[in-house]
Amino acid sequence: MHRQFGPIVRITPHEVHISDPDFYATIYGGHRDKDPSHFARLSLTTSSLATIEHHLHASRRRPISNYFSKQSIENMEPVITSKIQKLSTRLQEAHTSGSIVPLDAAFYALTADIISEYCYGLRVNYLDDKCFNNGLHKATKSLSKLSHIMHFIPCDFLIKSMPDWVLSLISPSVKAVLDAKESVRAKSKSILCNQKTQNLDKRTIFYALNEPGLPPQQRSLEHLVDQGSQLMGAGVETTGSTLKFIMFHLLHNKSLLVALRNELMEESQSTRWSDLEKLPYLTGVVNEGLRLFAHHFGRLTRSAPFETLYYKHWVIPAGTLISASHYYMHMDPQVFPNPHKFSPERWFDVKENGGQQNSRLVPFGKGTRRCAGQNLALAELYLVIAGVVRSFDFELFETSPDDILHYREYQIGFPKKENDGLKVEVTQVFK
Ligand code: HEM
Repeated sequence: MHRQFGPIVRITPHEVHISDPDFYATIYGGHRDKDPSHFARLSLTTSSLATIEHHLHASRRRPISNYFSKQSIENMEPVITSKIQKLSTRLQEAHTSGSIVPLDAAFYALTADIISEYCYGLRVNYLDDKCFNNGLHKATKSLSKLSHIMHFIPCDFLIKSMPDWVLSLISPSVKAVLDAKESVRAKSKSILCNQKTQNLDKRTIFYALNEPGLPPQQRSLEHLVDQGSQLMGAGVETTGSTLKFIMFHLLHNKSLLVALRNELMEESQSTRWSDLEKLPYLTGVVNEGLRLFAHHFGRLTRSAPFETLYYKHWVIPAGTLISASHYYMHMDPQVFPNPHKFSPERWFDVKENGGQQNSRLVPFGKGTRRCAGQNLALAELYLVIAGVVRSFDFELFETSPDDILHYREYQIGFPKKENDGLKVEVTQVFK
């Protein structure tokens, strides 16, 4: 439609879509509300992600932002490192026994173990499971598969009022989502019933969400469940999939893996995120993973409720829904020549180009609604990729690009057919 009609298209009676990277910051900056149909879609009504109105969002978001600040994430690095250590032990065992590893399931187990321990002090130990089975990943995948239906049919109220056995009959995937939410509810309830705020473990999200300065409605059970469930949902699939995608590319084109390993062996022995971030090749690898894979497929619709926006000679009245897909930002051939290629080197000359690539890389969104878990995600990507590539060599096992690359969209991307994901043989362990 953009090719036919130009950079601004009215894609629904109520929404315009603008494909112009220079206008992206205007759409997502400033005081912006969300599309009210998010309420129906998410079934997490009081979470910051589903909050429509800007000011209410700001007050719900504040405690989470502090909790996921760069400083807080650097302080919790030992949690991430201990899970990477556990993953390494499993990979060493697979090398000894010669068994095939479902590496993507291992990454989802790792991200689920990290977010559960960081937010709740819970050791769910999915990394200990023989096949890395993981209820949180199953629930997130199920929820996204329902996203198109829930966009048009606000079924949150219906779902909440149905008995569990009816739900299991209608849709096992809805049941998986509710089970995950129920475990967050049970934990939230026990905390609210049994502990005073001053006794809460200061490292968990409950402490952040129970700050005495917060309005009472923000310290209700419902709110704790919605905020907690969104973190558990958002913290597993996104980073796990990006890790899967990056590792696939490194193994599909092993010259990339060798270049990265050389940098990791020769330039730095550090295992700190703050040091790893300075490595150019590793940064190129992470950025390419985020650029090519981690772009949100939904439109992330916004509106400026009290402000008229102007795009070229078009006037966009206050309250109009407006969106811009990340895909166009990340695939612009002017900024990213040969955009489909996974090319870490394209990030080497960012400074000479005036940082243009950086300003076009928006996997976490922009503005006040951008990803709250960005620092956690980046720390995980740097630490896991460095840890795994330094210590192991792999060969792909019966895994083709079709098994990994996005083909279908349910808010997040899915491959062409359901498949067993990224399978690898561990061929070497480096001491
Ligand atoms: C590669 C990994 C990740 C990507 C690409 C990603 C991307 C995004 C994007 C694009 C949004 C904005 C959604 C919107 O505008 O409606 C978002 C929101 C959010 N993300 Fe992430 N995310 C990632 C990892 C994480 C992690 C690890 C967490 C940890 C808890 C997390 C927590 C959240 C939360 C809580 C929000 C809602 C923020 C708000 O509305 O205030 N994300 N994420």
